[in-house]
Amino acid sequence: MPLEGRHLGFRYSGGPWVLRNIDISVERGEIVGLAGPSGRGKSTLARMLAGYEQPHEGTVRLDGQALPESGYHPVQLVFQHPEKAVNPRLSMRRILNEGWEPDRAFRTSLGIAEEWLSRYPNELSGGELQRFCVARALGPDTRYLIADEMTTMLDAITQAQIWSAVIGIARERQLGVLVISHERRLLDRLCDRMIEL
Ligand SMILES: Nc1ncnc2c1ncn2[C@@H]1O[C@H](COP(=O)(O)OP(=O)(O)OP(=O)(O)O)[C@@H](O)[C@H]1O
Repeated sequence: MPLEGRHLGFRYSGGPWVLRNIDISVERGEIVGLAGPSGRGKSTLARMLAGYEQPHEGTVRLDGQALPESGYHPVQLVFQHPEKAVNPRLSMRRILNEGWEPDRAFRTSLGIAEEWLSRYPNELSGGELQRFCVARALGPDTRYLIADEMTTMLDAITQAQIWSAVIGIARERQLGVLVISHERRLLDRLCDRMIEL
């Protein structure tokens, strides 16, 4: 059963409609690209699908049910700015273990060095920090990953390393992945199909 948005509409605090009558569906095990011009509403759609925003029209369903309001969220969103997604006062070990406890092999697969665990977010580069955010999002109860410009600020080698690990995990666990990017080549390389917004 898919992650599905039907007839979605959204506006920011009384402003114009940002999205209207949007239908989108991602199946388990599918890697789907979402492209569209800047400002079209891709991030807004991503936040609705992950339960961060409530649609003003339409519904989001996971396996035919409303998204859960508490507990571990089966739809995880990783966005472009890892520094905005972590508590600066927590060590990286605590941040990593917020939702689940990835073992050493899992950490290594995402290129997380053991000595980074005792550091704080401001003691890591953006790319190093993003590896933690990706690992944190891939707990055993994750069913869908929404990657909103997840590797945009990273160099090509780091980007390839992270995506290779994520796609491997997604294929193994039959996760659905929605990849939002302005980089056509990345989308063409990763995705089973494309949606244009
Ligand atoms: N918090 C907000 N308050 C008001 N308007 C917003 C807010 N966030 C986004 N918008 C507006 O909503 C529209 C869609 O923004 P969104 O970030 O979803 O687009 P996007 O397709 O992801 O853009 P980009 O490709 O540039 O990241 C834009 O016109 C933006 O200005």
